[in-house]
Amino acid sequence: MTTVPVSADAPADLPLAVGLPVTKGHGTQNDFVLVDDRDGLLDLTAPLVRELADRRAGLGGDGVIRLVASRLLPEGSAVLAEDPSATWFMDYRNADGSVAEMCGNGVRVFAAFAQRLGLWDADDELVLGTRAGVRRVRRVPVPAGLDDDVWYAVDMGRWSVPGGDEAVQAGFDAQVHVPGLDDVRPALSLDVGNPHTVLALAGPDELAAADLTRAPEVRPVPPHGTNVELVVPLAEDHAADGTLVGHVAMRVHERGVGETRSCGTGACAAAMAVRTWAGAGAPDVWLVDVPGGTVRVTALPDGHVELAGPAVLVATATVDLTAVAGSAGR
Ligand SMILES: N[C@@H](CCC[C@H](N)C(=O)O)C(=O)O
Repeated sequence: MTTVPVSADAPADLPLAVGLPVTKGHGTQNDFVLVDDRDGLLDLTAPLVRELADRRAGLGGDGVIRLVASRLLPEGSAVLAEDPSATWFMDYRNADGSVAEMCGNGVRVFAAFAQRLGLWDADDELVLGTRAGVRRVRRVPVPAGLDDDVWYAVDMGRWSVPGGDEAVQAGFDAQVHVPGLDDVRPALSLDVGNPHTVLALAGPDELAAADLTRAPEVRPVPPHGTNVELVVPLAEDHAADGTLVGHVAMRVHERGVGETRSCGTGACAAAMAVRTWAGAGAPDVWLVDVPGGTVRVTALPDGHVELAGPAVLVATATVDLTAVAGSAGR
């Protein structure tokens, strides 16, 4: 990571500004500020994250992603023990400055960033570290009918229902009140490396009526907070090769952010919840429509879940750290 003076040619009576080179990217409009800190020199404090992510006083994003060598982080040692080829680590922070274990859309955007930096040859698999463990990314064809330029598929690891068989049998283990909707609704908790609570709504009108400017109230209160996904099952279809493909629409309220236009781990949780509710014979492959686009979720035979979707890098910039300092939340 290098910081550069951004006003070297400014008049001498102006204070020297220090610039942080960043890249802005998104995956189905879940957007991030990305920082190349491969040598681990940046002190990415919670206030700095909030300043970078601030949409008015900063650059703006749902989160900040720092690319750093795994060997330089305590969390990186566990990852390197799991797979020594996980050279690079995705240090993910929510817009409020909190640390999150995992970000599914972020992993794809991280891959595009690593490729741009010359750290990954997209003909190979990218093996990277995250706080939820090692993740593997490969480039895959863009599905017919979508106009994205590139898609990546990520093995998101093992998904689980922390409530176990009892929760799976009942179909729920939590109650959620969503502002804008009348009743308290049953919901299912899932872990996809980070925590999720998924509830099904009656249809598109209810999905539109939900007020996600405020956090849904989840009971029992999840000890580490939760992301909340509202889903509406849509009609199943068959892919060209005959595979049965499930389909859901989803909105999400993210822990540490608020409503976002997409959440990759949330899409995995939503698809696996609906698949659980549907029982035997349910599809393994799901399309998840979010406000920012469409991603594909596949239940893999080994209990892992795969997330596929686009990643776009939209800008490179230099953030003036002296200008954003103390600005977030003003
Ligand atoms: N948008 C991400 C999830 C980011 C972390 C989440 N807000 C949390 O705190 O768990 C995704 O695409 O998965």
